[in-house]
Order: sequence, then C-alpha cells, then structure tokens
Amino acid sequence: MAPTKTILRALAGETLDTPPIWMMRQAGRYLPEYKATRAQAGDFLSLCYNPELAAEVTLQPIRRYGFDAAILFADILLLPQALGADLWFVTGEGPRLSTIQSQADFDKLGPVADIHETLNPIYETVRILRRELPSETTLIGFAGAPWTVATYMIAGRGTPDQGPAHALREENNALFEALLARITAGTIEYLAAQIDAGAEVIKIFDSWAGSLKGDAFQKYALEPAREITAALKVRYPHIPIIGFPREAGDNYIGFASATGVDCVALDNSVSADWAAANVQVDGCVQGNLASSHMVTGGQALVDETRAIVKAFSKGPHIFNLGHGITPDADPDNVQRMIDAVRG
Ligand SMILES: Cc1c2[nH]c(c1CCC(=O)O)Cc1[nH]c(c(CCC(=O)O)c1C)Cc1[nH]c(c(CCC(=O)O)c1C)Cc1[nH]c(c(C)c1CCC(=O)O)C2
Repeated sequence: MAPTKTILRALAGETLDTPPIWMMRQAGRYLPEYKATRAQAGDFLSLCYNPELAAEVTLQPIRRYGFDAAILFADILLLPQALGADLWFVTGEGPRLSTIQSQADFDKLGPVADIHETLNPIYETVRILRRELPSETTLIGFAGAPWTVATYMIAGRGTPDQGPAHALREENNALFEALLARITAGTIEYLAAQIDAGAEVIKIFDSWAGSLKGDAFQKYALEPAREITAALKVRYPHIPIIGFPREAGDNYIGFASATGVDCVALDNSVSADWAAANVQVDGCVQGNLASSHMVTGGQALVDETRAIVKAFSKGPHIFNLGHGITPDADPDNVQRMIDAVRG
C-alpha cells in the first residue's frame, strides 16, 4: 500500500508540491516548555529515561508548530551507556563518558544482548508516542553512527577534531575495529527494538563523518551505515532509513546507493543547488538550512528557506536544518521558516 504520511511519501521517492518539514533538536532548550519539563525531570538523562516526560517533550514542538515528523527524545550516547560505559552530563559543557583506550577498558563492556535492560524505557517512550501523536505525524527513531559514537567512547567527551579516536584507529586498529563492531551490532539491535515499539523511520546520525577522509570514510562511515541498513532491511524492508554523514562533502555523492539508505540528510556546508545536482539525483534528500538563521531571522531566513525549497523542488525532499537548532534560537523564527516552506 502506498504511504499517506507526507514524510513517508517523500522517502518513497515522491516529489511533493510542498516538502514535509521537521527540525533536528526540535525538542530542546530554545523552547520554554522543554526547559520546564527538563527541570521537572531533574536533569537531561533522567528526562531521557522517563517515558512519560520524554514523550511529553517530543510532543511539544508538534503541538506548537505541527511539524510533519516527531523525533524520539533520547540521545546517541544512551547506547554506550547500555553497553556498559559510564555516562554523565556536565551542565553547560556536555557529555562525559568513561574512556576506552586499552583492551582492558574494552573488556569491561557488556554484551549486546544486555542493552535492552537499560534501554527499555526508551522503547516505552516510542510506544506512548505512537498512541499520542496525531495520525498524520511520522515518528522517527534514531541512533548515532558507530564512528560518531566511538569518538565519544574513546575520548570520553566531545572533541573538536576527534583526535583521540583517530589516534586509536592508527595506533591500535584491531581494538578500534572491535569497538566499532560492538557498537554496530548494538546499534542494529537498538534500532530493531525501536521499530518493534513503533518507530516508522530510522535516522543514523554520523555527526563526525566529515573528519574521516578517503579510504577511512569508506571503511568507518560508509561501511557501518551499509551494514546497519542491510541488517534492518532484512528484518524490516518497509522501514525507510535516513543517513546523515555530516560534513561528508564530496562523499555525499553516491552515499545512498552505496549504503542502501532511502534518504541522505545534508548539512549546510554544501549548497542546495550542488546537492540537487549531485545527491538528489539518487533519491530523497533532507536539509539544509543553516541553523544560525533560527537565531538571526529576518528576510535572509525567508529568502534562504525559499531558495532551498526551490533548489530541491524537482525531486523528493524533506525540509530540515543542516544541524540541530541551538538554545539561543528564537521560537518565532521557527514559525517563520515553516511559513516560508508551506506558504
Ligand atoms: C553528537 C550527538 C549527541 N546527541 C545527538 C547527536 C547527533 C546529532 C548532532 O550532531 O547534534 C543526537 C540527539 N540528541 C538529542 C536528540 C533528540 C531528538 C531531537 O530533538 O533531535 C538527538 C537526535 C537530544 C539532546 N541531547 C543533548 C541535549 C541538550 C541537553 C539539555 O537539555 O541540557 C538534547 C536536547 C545533549 C547532548 N548530546 C550530545 C551532545 C554532544 C550533547 C551536549 C551538547 C548540547 O548540550 O547541545 C551527543
């Protein structure tokens, strides 16, 4: 049966008159109602693991703006935690994890089969959302791509250049590849459980793919995405997958056909005209307004939004930002963007 929800139609390859729209980090600190619920939960991780409150913050931007999709409220770093890493968030700074530098560190991780013990509340959030979302709204589940997740597990925190992960990749490649294989296997099971609970689309976030060049991009960004996609397509052939190899540049070309993903999400370092000619030729694309427009607003926001819609108008397109909306964004600018897309 042909899909009826707009995002599913675009993902099936249909060119729509008005592109469907959602926004990375649409549930977040730029919204006063998010901050209120987060305060009620206590802290960020408690919010992620509280199904009622996580569902509530997922629904907030749907109520306020009527986006075409909701993205499950969780974090890519919950999987490392479920695999046995320590995880905590330092307010104003970001995530911290126990580091993986040696075989002994790696040996402390648990088996993939055990992840659901930790992640069960996330699946419960998905079940609540499938009950409570409007019938026209698509529910997106997600995970981090193995390379991006590994960069945090190796360094124990976010790093500007992913230096510690590149160093391990060069100095102890066997350990690096064992870690990537564990994350890949865990990601497949995590995403399968999200689909079993009701996720209708899956997105794989490879936020640091851009720091992998040449052969390393093929081995550690493209190949894991292909492996996860292939494993999920065997079990769930009807579930579309969005790949986001952020800042891949020329490596966006051919990424969909090489990995089997149904859609490539684009960051704003590539122009929409270039991406229409080089990436959208292979199928659906998502993106790619610079999230800074959500802070600065004005006519530039409207003009740039319209230019992106026009550039991608001859093929399947899902409108989105090039990266997550930032806490200093003005909620009114989000409405201006939506009006410019739909108007
Ligand atoms: C690298 C990465 C992470 N998390 C994620 C990525 C990949 C996408 C990207 O590149 O942004 C993905 C993510 N994180 C979050 C979601 C929820 C869904 C959504 O609304 O998009 C998703 C899809 C919630 C979150 N994840 C985080 C917040 C902010 C936490 C808070 O409320 O204090 C939210 C709403 C925290 C987080 N989580 C992570 C970092 C580095 C941080 C700290 C930086 C920051 O504070 O923005 C890891």
